Amino acid sequence: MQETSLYPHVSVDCAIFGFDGEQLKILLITRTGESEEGRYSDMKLPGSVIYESENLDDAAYRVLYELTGIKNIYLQQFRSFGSPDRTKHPRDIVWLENAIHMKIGRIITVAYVALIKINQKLRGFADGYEAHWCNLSEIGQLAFDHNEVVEGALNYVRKKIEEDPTGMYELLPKKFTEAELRNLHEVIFGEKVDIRNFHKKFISLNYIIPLEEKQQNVAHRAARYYRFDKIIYNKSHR
Ligand SMILES: O=P(O)(O)OC[C@H]1O[C@@H](O)[C@H](O)[C@@H]1O
Repeated sequence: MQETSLYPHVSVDCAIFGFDGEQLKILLITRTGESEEGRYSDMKLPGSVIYESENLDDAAYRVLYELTGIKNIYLQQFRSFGSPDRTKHPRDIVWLENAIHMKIGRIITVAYVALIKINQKLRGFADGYEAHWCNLSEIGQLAFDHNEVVEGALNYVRKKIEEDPTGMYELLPKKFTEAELRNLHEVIFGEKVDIRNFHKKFISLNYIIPLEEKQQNVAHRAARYYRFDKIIYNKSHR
């Protein structure tokens, strides 16, 4: 049975990161609406208010699926955002009144994060929204407090990866080059990596397995592909 009764004081938002070999990407949806300044189109994280009888995790998976078509991923709840100001921008006030059909003061949002491969098809089916992978370095002003949510999610990801680097391989394709892993490091931590030191470390990792295959049709010298072996990683990190 389709649940229709909204619980308008709590929402969920999903910060989904991807990587295209060069840039760290964030999954955003466009929203279009009317404000006092006229028609606008801007971007927000996939998120919305929860239903009355829904628990938070179910709401996060449902909303992500409805808005982007993405399912079968693991969403980690990482923080709540509850500033009374987060829903006070005039555009957001009008947006909420139209979307939820009632006057709403504050909405507390519970934020989730995931690292996924970028090759998943985006096929949301909620009317009026379109999902896009956007370069994290180029996102402008997002709706609500979503710039703050994205920053919080990235800080969370950095800490997690420092403790356990396996998250990086969630973002990479199954076979990847050393340069792709190095680029990923740089874009996640926002700093240049020393190529020689990185290489020394890279070839010493027993869970990075060289493949027989190399890149094809590239202008530069074709680089070898590698894969991440989770079983070997887990054995040596028990
Ligand atoms: O009106 P919609 O966009 O469905 O819901 C808005 C709420 O859902 C979240 O994305 C926002 O952070 C806000 O709290």
